[in-house]
Amino acid sequence: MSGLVLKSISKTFGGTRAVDLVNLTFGEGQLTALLGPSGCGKTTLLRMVAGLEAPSGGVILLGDRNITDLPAHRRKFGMVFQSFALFPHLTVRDNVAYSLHISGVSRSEAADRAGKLLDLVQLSAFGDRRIGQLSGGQRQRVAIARALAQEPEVFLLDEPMSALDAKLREEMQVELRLLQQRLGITTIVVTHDQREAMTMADSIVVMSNGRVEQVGPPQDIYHKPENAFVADFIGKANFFDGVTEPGGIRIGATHLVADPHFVGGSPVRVAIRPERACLDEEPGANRLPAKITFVRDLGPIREYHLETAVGRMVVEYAAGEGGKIFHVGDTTEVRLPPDALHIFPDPTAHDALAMAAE
Ligand SMILES: Nc1ncnc2c1ncn2[C@@H]1O[C@H](COP(=O)(O)OP(=O)(O)OP(=O)(O)O)[C@@H](O)[C@H]1O
Repeated sequence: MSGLVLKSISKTFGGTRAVDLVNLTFGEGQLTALLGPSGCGKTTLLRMVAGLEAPSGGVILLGDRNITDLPAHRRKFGMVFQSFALFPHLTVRDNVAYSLHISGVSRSEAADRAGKLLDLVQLSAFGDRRIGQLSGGQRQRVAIARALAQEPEVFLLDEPMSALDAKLREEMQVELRLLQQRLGITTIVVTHDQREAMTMADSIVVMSNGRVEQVGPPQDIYHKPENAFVADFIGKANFFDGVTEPGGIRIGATHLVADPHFVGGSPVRVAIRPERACLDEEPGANRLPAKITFVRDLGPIREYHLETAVGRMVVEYAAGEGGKIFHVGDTTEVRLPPDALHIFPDPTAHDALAMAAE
């Protein structure tokens, strides 16, 4: 096998276009996260990869094999669902061995392989327990071991952490990632949790409205968002609407020095991450008067809410950094370094122009 490729994959339910002409390559041995808001088509895409849903159009290739019409049970893909879907009346060991029995593996070999898988997910001491006697994290590990029992070519997980509490979820994200790396298995994880995607993935696919908005390593998705949707969905950002002009952007009466790469007079949306805006004394372009309206101390992060001539914004500092401490009502200056400004064509202005042209 070498990688899994989707070519122009679509899915329509009645009048709803759930997945719209998606082209993607899932690298061999890589973990890819499908990330996006509720209803964007992540689960439908995963179900088509699994063979549980037939595409309305397009092709799915595994290496050089066309598997578009191959039924799910012949794909040799392992799946873990949100609910884990374990058999409550069976022991942990029998849950893992079950799929081996039904695929014709002898009882003793199935028990042997189940034992090794329970070792792998650190549950050897729990083999004789029933599912009802396990914690959420332990159940998830059983579901993972069971999915891996068939030695799948591709491992698919749909919101695998959503039944776990926040602390356990973070631990399991790290464990799952380490296990996936150890096994080197091509893996796709559906999630709506960006921290989960950033913790585990080699590559993140950001989706909205059935389409792919951006694909890339987590750091690129965060630091080099390709459009306003990605900048908004991943991490936090301050947004301002403006118009390009020589040397930068005009926002209301304020000129910001920037390199917008668009012709003059184009409506644009400007984004800056809260940690890239500075409340400091350093000289530089784009210093604007600012008034502190709210301060939030979140422990590791201190957050200042400001009013400025270009609009309201939030600035963040890691605890212990950022020099001077400000309070509500203080006036100061905020600096927006030109290289920290992300500039996108304004999507709403685009829609308005398109409507005007119709
Ligand atoms: N069997 C179905 N019949 C009709 N519409 C469906 C069906 N399955 C999904 N849809 C619709 O397709 C769109 C995409 O749904 P999907 O479950 O793939 O989204 P999602 O990104 O996984 O959402 P969530 O994070 O809420 O699970 C939604 O508008 C949904 O209502």
